[in-house]
Amino acid sequence: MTKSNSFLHNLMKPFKFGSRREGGNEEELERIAAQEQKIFSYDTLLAATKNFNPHHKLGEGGFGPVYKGKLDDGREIAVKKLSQSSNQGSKEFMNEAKLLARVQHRNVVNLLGYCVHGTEKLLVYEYVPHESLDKLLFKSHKREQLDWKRRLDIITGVARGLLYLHEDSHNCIIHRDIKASNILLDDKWVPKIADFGMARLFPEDQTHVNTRVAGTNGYMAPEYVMHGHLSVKADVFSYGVLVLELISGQRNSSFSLEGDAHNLLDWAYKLYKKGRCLEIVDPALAASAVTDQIAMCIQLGLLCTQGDPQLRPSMRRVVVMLSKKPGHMEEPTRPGVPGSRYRRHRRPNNGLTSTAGTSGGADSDSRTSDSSSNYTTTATAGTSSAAPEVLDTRGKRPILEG
Ligand SMILES: Nc1ncnc2c1ncn2[C@@H]1O[C@H](COP(=O)(O)OP(=O)(O)OP(=O)(O)O)[C@@H](O)[C@H]1O
Repeated sequence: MTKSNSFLHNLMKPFKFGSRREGGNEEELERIAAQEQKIFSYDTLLAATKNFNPHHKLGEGGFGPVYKGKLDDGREIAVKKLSQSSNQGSKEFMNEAKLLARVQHRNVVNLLGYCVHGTEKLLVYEYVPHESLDKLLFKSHKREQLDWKRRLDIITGVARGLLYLHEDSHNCIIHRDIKASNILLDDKWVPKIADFGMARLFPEDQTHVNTRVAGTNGYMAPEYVMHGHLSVKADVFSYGVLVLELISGQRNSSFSLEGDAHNLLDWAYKLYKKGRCLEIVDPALAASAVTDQIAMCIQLGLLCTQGDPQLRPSMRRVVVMLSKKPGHMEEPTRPGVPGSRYRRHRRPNNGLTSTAGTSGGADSDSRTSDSSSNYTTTATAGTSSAAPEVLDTRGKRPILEG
């Protein structure tokens, strides 16, 4: 059979009922329909993961364990078994998962489909072979693998993925948890944003927060932590922290004090103001650094982490800035103080009671002006005794189909 004939033959296969039984045809059609809907049967996932064999376990995050699997057609997958703490009904879960499975981008870990089995809910992702970014960037013997070109590619790729989630997917998705451990790298070092849309799948975020690892993650925008104002600009803030971590090789949450700087952002900003921003650069970049690109990215990171969310650029603007040759960019104002949603113990006044550096009017911001103003979400503040304890209403946007 010629190539084109065999192509036609394959194309017609599902419709050639010929000698098959009626029931067989129905099964076939059901299978095709299921594929469309991206539903995986539990049996398929059991077979792919060898009954969720512990040897296949990739790890366990706040939402439950993740297993590596292989489908019959050879595709490698990662199956996330959602912990039972999600009170979401099966129907709603399926609706949400169906929507999220339509999110497809080179820089986002694609959700291939989902499965509901009794009370169990599972998500099926494409398998991303490399480690997560934090395991490379913050390990001294591994970070050498991340030369400047790779880091710049990661900065650019994550920006594109976020832009897609915010503006170009079927409805605006605010990630809310951008951090190095949620960036997976494939075998060609292409960065992929993991764990998007979890807020949609865990409506009772309060429960979820309690099950998650406590500790300051250092990525959360101050207005979100302190006042529960959630907008795309909260992701922009976290992205800015990630950019500065990529350049400095330092984890913001475990930043060792440098002079009078309180955190990585503060340190970068102070040096920037003195015209010495390149002092933050990771020594591991010495051989590969392109200084004008690095200086541009430091300025970009500082623009993204400004205290006032309105002053932070949109991800579209970030992508445009990254696509241009280093040139004119706005001057960043003071960075905000990053916080964490996941702190288990409340601390007495710890200096995080204000959105430091916020240049007037930050609070009047994103609710009214942002594209995501429908997010009335508030998180468990928890970073200060003065912070209001408010309920997370999940920040769901109305779904704009199409
Ligand atoms: N699509 C995937 N391909 C390969 N490995 C994955 C995939 N998704 C998750 N993993 C791995 O599974 C482990 C658990 O991931 P998960 O996203 O559930 O939690 P986490 O990122 O470690 O923590 P958190 O829930 O706080 O974000 C991690 O080691 C992660 O690298």
